[in-house]
Amino acid sequence: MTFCVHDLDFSHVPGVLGRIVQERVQDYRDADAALGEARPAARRFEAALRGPGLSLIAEVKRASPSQGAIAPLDPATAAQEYARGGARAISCLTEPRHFGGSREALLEVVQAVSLPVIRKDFVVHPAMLREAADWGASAALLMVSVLGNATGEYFRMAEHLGLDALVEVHDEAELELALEVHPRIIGVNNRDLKTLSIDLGQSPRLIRLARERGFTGVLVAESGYATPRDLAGVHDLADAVLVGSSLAGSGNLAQAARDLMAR
Ligand SMILES: O=P(O)(O)OC[C@@H](O)[C@@H](O)c1c[nH]c2ccccc12
Repeated sequence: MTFCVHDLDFSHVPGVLGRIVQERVQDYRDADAALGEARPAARRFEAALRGPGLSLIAEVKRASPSQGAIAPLDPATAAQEYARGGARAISCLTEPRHFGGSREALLEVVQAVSLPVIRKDFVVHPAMLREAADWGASAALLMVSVLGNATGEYFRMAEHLGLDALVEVHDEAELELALEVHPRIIGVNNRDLKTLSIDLGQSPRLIRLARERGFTGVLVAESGYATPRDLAGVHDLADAVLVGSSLAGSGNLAQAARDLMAR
């Protein structure tokens, strides 16, 4: 099987997101795009999000463009704390400049917990997916705001590697594009990555729309959740919620995870 999307032009991506994407394009400019043999799909990440109730994906996030330094987390310890606090999956940033992530962080998290782990990065090259699989991640993030019409090709590459893909959207147009790909998991990001502003109404709205369009896969509400009240709009609607900053900066990750998910 051949995939040939590795020389995409990402210069259209605006704002903060666009800058980060350009950096990642440079980082992987000379990387090998070959994926190798097909690998079997374990679907562990997807299975972990299927309930019962609202599943928590807790994120190992040391910094972000909107907040700067969040906390100097030890990735392995943080992941174990999240697991103790009831998280069903771990998200680990690997973007180094703005989110304090690394390959090492992902490897340590995969070693430290038995939960499935998603590689959280700005995927702009097939090698980033091959790495995710090689490093032991169960899933990778695919952003429609970055990949546009190439989202389908990247989704098929993730499948080839046995990875679950979290296909992320932020508005109606991106959701329509995502639905054409027929992914198994769609995430709605409440944060507009061009301006970094949060609107907690975005996830409930687009999740309802996805269901109306007949999407039967897993739906994830992402970003900006800090209190149980913030989750009122997505309980009984989303399958899972992705939370980083509020947990990572709490000082007691297990307790913060339990408190947040309490109804
Ligand atoms: O820290 P928060 O607001 O809880 O958000 C977590 C997660 O949703 C966020 O880190 C995120 C969602 N999509 C992304 C894409 C790239 C980088 C980061 C993200």
